[in-house]
Amino acid sequence: MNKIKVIASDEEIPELKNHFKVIAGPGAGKTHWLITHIQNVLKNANNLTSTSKIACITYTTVAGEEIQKRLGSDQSKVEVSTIHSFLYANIVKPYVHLLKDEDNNVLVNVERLDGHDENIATSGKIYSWQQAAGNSYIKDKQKIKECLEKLDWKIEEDGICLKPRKPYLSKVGRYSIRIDDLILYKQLFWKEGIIHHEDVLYFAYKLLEEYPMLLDHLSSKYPYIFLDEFQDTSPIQTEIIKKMSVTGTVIGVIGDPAQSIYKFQGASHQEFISFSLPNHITYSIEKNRRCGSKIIEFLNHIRSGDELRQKPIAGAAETEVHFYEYNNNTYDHIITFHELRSRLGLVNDYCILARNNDTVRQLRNAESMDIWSAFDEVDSDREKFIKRILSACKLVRDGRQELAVKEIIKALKTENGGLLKPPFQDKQYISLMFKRSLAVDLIEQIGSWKENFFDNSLCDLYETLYDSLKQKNYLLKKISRGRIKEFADSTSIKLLLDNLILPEEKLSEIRTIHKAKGMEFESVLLYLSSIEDVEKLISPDIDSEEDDTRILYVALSRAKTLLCIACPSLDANIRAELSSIKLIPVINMGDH
Ligand SMILES: Nc1ncnc2c1ncn2[C@@H]1O[C@H](COP(=O)(O)OP(=O)(O)OP(=O)(O)O)[C@@H](O)[C@H]1O
Repeated sequence: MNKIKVIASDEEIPELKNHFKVIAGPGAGKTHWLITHIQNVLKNANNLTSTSKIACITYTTVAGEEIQKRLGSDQSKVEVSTIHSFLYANIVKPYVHLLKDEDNNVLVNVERLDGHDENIATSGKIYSWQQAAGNSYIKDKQKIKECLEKLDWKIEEDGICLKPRKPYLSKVGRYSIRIDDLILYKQLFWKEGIIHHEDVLYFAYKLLEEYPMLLDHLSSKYPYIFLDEFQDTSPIQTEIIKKMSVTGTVIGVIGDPAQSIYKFQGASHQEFISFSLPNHITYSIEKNRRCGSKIIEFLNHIRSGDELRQKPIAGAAETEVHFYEYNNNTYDHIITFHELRSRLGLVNDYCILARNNDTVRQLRNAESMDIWSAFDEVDSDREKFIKRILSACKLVRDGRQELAVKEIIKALKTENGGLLKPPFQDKQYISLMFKRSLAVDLIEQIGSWKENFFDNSLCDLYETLYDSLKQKNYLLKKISRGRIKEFADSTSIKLLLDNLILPEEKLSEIRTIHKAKGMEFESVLLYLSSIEDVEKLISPDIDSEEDDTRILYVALSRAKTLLCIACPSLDANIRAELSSIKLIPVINMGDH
């Protein structure tokens, strides 16, 4: 094995002609390094001509746009795209007409070819395919659909072939779908000029195999190709990249094997570990610029068994990693998390992460059954009024004054004749113009609320608003007794504010781990729905063939300052084990 050179995330590497592999953990600043390296090549390489470019391959279009933006004026010499777009534009679109079927017919209807698209197995497509395959005796269309919509190209010993994503998908009742018939399904689309995302890789691979001179053309156009997030690359992509290296392109890959989480799409973390080219140099970046030092210590425990040991940067936050157990009420744990954030004075962005879509849905539902629903049940008019006021407060904090004014205008609800609705007292008229000026005054006041004001109760907030409105000759109904009084006394403004989700934030705060890849948040709550996942934190296997530990690792490494783990009920042994890996139990406010 070749030696690994440690580099810094803003360091230029001098060996421009060597293939390289950069191994860097979460928060290492991989994108930053990649941009520095591209600029370095643009400045110093002598084999870039007026007709050649650097290819920079990113995993998502969004990541590509970010790199393009940061490259600024250099972007005209760099082709930033996903591997699919790169291969489509350079190989598939211009040359796919060269590929023929067994009867020497063109494989794809190029006149109608326009980008790549999903292959939806409509009943018409299933019918045509069954006719072509001669298997109309298979009646369960739903099962057939499931199989046809989950087909992958795989590299096997005897070449590239089309297979169902999971072997069981080809079993339909007592029948089996013949693997050789699957291509007939693809051909139905190709005849219409529709090629699937994954077909792009297949066609590119086939074309480069059958017409090797295309590789020379590709390499002279792109003397350098750099691939970000290479841990999630599929074997076909790796093969294509290796082919390009033979014809002279310098290949640079960057990624983190411990964050390889796309096995279901054919990626394998082993692929990145064993990726090697003649005379390639391996670098590693050890710093983690994102996470606090205790989080990094915990992350290093999770990736023990792997060579990379991350180091914090000077001045990194030192917040402990926390855990707590939730009962059946999923909302309770969200409250515990927010209470912890507020105890630690963390007011910036947060994210709640779960393994799968079902859990995310369950958590989102729980969140809508939150403190606001309880408020609504007790007093719906006041709930609507306060929600608008606090939404305006959030908007003011985000510097979106004009939207905040609009929220307040909505809080001052009137009937047709201009009479204010509850919680205002009856028979008070307000003109449209005055509504706006009152809203502007209130916004000014809201903007002056200090952080400690939010520790007060809802009752105090209501009183404050009562007084300000009274000065303008508008009267709210007083809160004096009953359930609303009890609720308003016992609920903090902070709790309401923390649980207030503006419409545009709604989907963003609770998400699957896969959707949080590459992102970072001040606070992260990882919601574990099984004891097995808790056990994976205690005895992690980062090198496992399955992605489970790595998926948890990706979630844990999104946190900058606060990392918190919500677990199902644990027994004393597991609790002790969590303590032994330095996880700190959260003591509920109510338990003090
Ligand atoms: N050279 C640098 N100087 C200062 N800050 C940096 C530098 N490189 C990265 N950062 C900051 O460090 C943080 C982590 O960087 P980034 O998100 O690029 O990490 P990453 O390696 O892509 O991590 P991940 O694998 O988790 O996606 C970001 O907040 C980024 O702005």
